[in-house]
Amino acid sequence: MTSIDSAGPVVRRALAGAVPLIVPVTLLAAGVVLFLGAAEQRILILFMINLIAVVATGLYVGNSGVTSFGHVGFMGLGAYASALLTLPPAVKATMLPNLPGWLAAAQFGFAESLVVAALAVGLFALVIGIPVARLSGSAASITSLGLLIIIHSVLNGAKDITRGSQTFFGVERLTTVPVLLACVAIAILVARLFRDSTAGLELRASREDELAARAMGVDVARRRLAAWVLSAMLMAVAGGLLAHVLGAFSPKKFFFVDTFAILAMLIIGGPASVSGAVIGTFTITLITEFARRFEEGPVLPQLGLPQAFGLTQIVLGLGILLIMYRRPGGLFGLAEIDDWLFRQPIPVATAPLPAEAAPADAALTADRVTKRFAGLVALDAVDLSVRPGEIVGLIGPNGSGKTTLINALSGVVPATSGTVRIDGRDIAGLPSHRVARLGIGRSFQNIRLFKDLTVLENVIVAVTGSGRGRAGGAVAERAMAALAELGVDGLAGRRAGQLAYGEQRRVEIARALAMRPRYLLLDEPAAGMNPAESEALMRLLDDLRRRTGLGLLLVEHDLKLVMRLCDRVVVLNKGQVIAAGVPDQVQADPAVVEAYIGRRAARKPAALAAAV
Ligand SMILES: Nc1ncnc2c1ncn2[C@@H]1O[C@H](COP(=O)(O)OP(=O)(O)OP(=O)(O)O)[C@@H](O)[C@H]1O
Repeated sequence: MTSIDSAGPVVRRALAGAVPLIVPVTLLAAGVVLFLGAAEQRILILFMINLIAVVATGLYVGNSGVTSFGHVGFMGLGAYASALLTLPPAVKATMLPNLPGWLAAAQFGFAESLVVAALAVGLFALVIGIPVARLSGSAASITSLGLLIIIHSVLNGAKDITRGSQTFFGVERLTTVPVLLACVAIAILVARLFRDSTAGLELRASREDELAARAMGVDVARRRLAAWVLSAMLMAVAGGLLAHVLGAFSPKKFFFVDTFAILAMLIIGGPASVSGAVIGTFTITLITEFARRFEEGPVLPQLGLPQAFGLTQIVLGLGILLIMYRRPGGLFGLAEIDDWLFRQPIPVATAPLPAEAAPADAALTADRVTKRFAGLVALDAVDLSVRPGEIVGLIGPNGSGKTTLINALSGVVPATSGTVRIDGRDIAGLPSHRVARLGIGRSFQNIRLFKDLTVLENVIVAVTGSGRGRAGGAVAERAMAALAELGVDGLAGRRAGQLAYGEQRRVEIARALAMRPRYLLLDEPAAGMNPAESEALMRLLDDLRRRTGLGLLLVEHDLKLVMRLCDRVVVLNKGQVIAAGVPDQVQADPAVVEAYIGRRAARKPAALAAAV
């Protein structure tokens, strides 16, 4: 997950977040074991198993933003696998006479059975996860629901192995409180390590904005797959532990009711937070037990009320409703307990961004690039080139195709025909994260920061996504250098969504710069800035390209700025290049004047000059 030079800070951060969660759970367990009876101990055991399952589900759901209905299926597979592995061969011979020979003869210790179950389920999740990880949003959620139903059907259908819908029994009750505590600690630590690792941060960025994460070089599908497999493995462990508590179970134990319960615990706590998973599980367990006792206990008859069947579910439902009404993001929201307990250190930029030598023939080129959206030709055989150290202005009236060209150059939309080359490499067929890694940084017309991440985290994603480093100390310093370049390093600890518009624009440019791209494509970077701010930004970009040899493609509506700053200007109109050349030449071109000001004004040659 992390390279050696950067593992230290990630492990430290994960420990700072995990230990304050593990300690209270341990104290709670010790208190129940020492001072309460068997009934409370059973509640404690089920609470801890649920806790592992909720933390495991949150590892995928919280980081990726994709709600999975399939994770309880992994739990079921883990339960059957671990139970089959610990059952003595003699019992298996009578209970499951048609079991395959190797499985009939296998007998493992409890801990080994959990490890083998986790590995087997992990492998299964890997195979299933390869297509699932390419999906996002509701498509991924519905697929996971299908997976739950398939696993349920297979468990019911594989009678020779699972006894089908009949109860699978005879499983020794080996799950103890100390074993559970160890597993809870491992689950919380793994979840925090993943969250704080490069993969976790990049996945959280994609949860906020998948397109922008890809533009930073993040391989979203790969990151999702890692979370999916890891969480499936932890679910298998939870299933194995549950099997050895219950002793007897059937496939219906691992279906909709438990899926709902686990998702409810996760959502109540705050799905994007490991601390939230712990608090959510605790809260729901508490509400459920309180309501159950109220329902079954002496209170209702004393009030002259009959026992209300289903009161527990009603109270639980109302409790969830109330919490969601008061705190829609869950009790913890996006926060982690260590955000409150410890101040996160903000590193200092140690050195400015270094310059990189470009090959002599380096260039970003579009060669007769055409883009059609159904019947609409947004780009029509467009030619354009940007060389290192050069600023090229891309102008044109609204709807002329400027953003579409930036999207085609950065691989966000594939060209219908024509060729885009980055330093000679044809990008046809490459996904946008691979194009980004070839040296293309970009900003967006509608700012696309990862709003719920901090400014520093936004920029770290660009450093790691583009392959310039992995999460940890040195990367944070590199990110700070990019922020300092734009004068926004003072905002590093703030959430990006809380910043003023102009600040967000600067952070977005810093984020693109942190990729150390060879070419930077800026789509109206000064929009929303006042004249002084936009002037300062342009001076900064000019200085940057001189110092670092960066090639800049600048889409900007302020023609005065464009004409003053750019070495060359390309003018688009209705998807076609109508003029290209040095600013003076373009400014005097009648076709440009006509496109901007209209046919009548075009008869007056000085019209555009007056306009700028
Ligand atoms: N994803 C899409 N699907 C369909 N049509 C699109 C899509 N993206 C852009 N277009 C169309 O392509 C044309 C060019 O749009 P584009 O956004 O590239 O223009 P622009 O020059 O950037 O405009 P503006 O200056 O207003 O940002 C427009 O007619 C637009 O409606």
